[in-house]
Amino acid sequence: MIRINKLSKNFGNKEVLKSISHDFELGKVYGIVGENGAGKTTFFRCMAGLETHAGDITSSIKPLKDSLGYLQTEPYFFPRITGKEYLQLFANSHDETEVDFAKQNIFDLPLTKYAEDYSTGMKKKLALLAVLLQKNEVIILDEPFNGVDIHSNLVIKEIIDKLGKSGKTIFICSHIFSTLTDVCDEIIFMDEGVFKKVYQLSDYTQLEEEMKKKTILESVDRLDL
Ligand SMILES: Nc1ncnc2c1ncn2[C@@H]1O[C@H](COP(=O)(O)OP(=O)(O)OP(=O)(O)O)[C@@H](O)[C@H]1O
Repeated sequence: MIRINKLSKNFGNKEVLKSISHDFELGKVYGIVGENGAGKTTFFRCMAGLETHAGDITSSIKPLKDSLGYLQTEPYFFPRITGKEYLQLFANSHDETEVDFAKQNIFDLPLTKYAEDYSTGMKKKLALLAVLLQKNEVIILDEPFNGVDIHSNLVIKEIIDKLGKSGKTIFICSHIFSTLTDVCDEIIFMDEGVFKKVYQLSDYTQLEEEMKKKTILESVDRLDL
């Protein structure tokens, strides 16, 4: 179990997370949707131990942050580090020293090139492979499909599915709705720093309708087309 209890986060006087409380069962795939600025990344960063916050995040996995892999929306790469060195760094940090790079490189990335010179999608795929190498129990994927090609999109979906089936706990945020409904056991709709509503598998059609109405129809109607 990962228990979120009255989690709040302010940046200056802006309240970004507003006393969120929620229990997450381990071994499930969770999706988080919400408009830009809703607080999804801030929530993930708090879980990953990268932000100070009020309230508690507790878990039966102790310490949670040592068993948690985090794919950031825009991964950072040290200058002049090759793809291979980047993967090795991540592997070393979790004592996974024997890496079979040829086997691991399922996206055929140019691992001898500097990671900073990769395209957006290639960077995302390299960062994802690095997180997977660590074999964490909990994995946060912040927009894993952002910028990647259609083929890799399908591969990533398959990876998430497999991780979920193997008992890992996954959190995904994506603006591509179908990628979430295909792989998630539960989807949380986040709005202005709160968990507005939790949708189970059987409610996904309803969620899609509600999202369409809120985020598409009402705004497009304002354009008087
Ligand atoms: N380091 C920071 N300093 C100040 N404000 C911040 C910081 N990080 C995030 N914010 C603000 O917090 C709010 C939530 O941002 P966050 O990135 O968590 O939203 P999000 O739901 O992930 O958005 P998106 O879908 O665009 O990625 C936004 O108003 C953002 O401007």
